[in-house]
Amino acid sequence: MVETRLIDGKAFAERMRLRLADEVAAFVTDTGVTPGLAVVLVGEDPASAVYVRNKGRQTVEAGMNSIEHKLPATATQADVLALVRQLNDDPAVHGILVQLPLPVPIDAQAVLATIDPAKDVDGFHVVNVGRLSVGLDALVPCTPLGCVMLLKDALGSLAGLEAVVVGRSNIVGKPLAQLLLREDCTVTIAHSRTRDLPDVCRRADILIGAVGRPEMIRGDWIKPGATVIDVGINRVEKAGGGTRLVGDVAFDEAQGIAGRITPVPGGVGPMTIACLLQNTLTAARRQVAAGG
Ligand SMILES: NC(=O)C1=CN([C@@H]2O[C@H](COP(=O)(O)OP(=O)(O)OC[C@H]3O[C@@H](n4cnc5c(N)ncnc54)[C@H](OP(=O)(O)O)[C@@H]3O)[C@@H](O)[C@H]2O)C=CC1
Ligand SMILES: Nc1nc(=O)c2c([nH]1)NC[C@@H]1CN(c3ccc(C(=O)N[C@@H](CCC(=O)O)C(=O)O)cc3)C=[N+]21
Repeated sequence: MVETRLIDGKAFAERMRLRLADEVAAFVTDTGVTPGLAVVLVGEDPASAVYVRNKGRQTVEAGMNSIEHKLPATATQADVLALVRQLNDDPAVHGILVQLPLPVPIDAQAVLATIDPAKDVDGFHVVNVGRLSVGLDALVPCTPLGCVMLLKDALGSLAGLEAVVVGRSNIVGKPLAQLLLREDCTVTIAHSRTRDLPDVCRRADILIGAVGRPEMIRGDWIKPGATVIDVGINRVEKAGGGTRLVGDVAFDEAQGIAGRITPVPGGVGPMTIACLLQNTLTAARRQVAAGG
């Protein structure tokens, strides 16, 4: 039996936001500019609703301006592109985040391609994706960045460790694999067509669930002592009625096997928002330095 320790993402993110608030205050004093983050929400997506609510409050608490644009689910692609262009041209807006997923008729890649890369605090524009992949300074996607911060805090150097990322989305799995590679991990990306997924997971010193399937990763898929990062946020029915959030990892089964594990909620989710605020300050600094 291994003693499983909790990785407290909520507490880590709180410390990060306090430090950021000091940095924002100093930036405002130095430059007279208050960083502004614009969020565009099209239609209603439950995961996005939670995120937008938490984010707006924490942006203001960190001393930055939060600008929310809500468009109805019936908004056209032209409506969304026009709004993004307006935000690109607005000097009070330093960061732009378009909540994903977008309603089906809207081409998300076309929307992301329209965001000014300098304001792309999600790091989803191909310019930032490319810069990350070749090792240049980039705005890095928030959830992967948060995961790597937690890992480095828990483990120190990640060099030489076997990392298995389950999930290959553009917003989590792929950029996380890039960041782990940059930390000198040996990286495997698994997905829905991976053969013998439990066996692949058992190789991992660092196992990451980024799938969106409640508790899919079972206790006996985890190598004893491994560090487990659970990105999944899944709302499931509670026995006595109502709903609760669970991750992609069977948390109870992981106890006594994993060396360390992030809980859901209170793990990666709060780190995503803290990293978004950090990216907004970084973007504002660069825009002011560039005379924008
Ligand atoms: N904590 C946070 O801050 C955030 C949490 N999330 C959560 O993370 C989860 C993943 O999100 P996201 O990356 O956007 O999801 P996507 O649906 O875009 O991607 C899911 C990935 O999981 C893979 N997958 C699906 N089923 C299986 C399976 N049975 N076995 C192996 N792999 C499988 C898919 O494979 P394939 O490509 O082959 O289809 C795909 O690559 C969700 O629960 C989401 O809510 C997301 C963003 C931020
Ligand atoms: N352009 C874009 N960028 C994103 O980063 C993005 C997105 N779209 N669409 C939706 C997903 C989902 N996501 C979450 C982030 C934080 C929490 C979060 O704060 N979770 C807390 C609280 C959860 C709760 O209490 O309900 C926790 O896990 O502890 C949740 C979900 C970002 N996403």
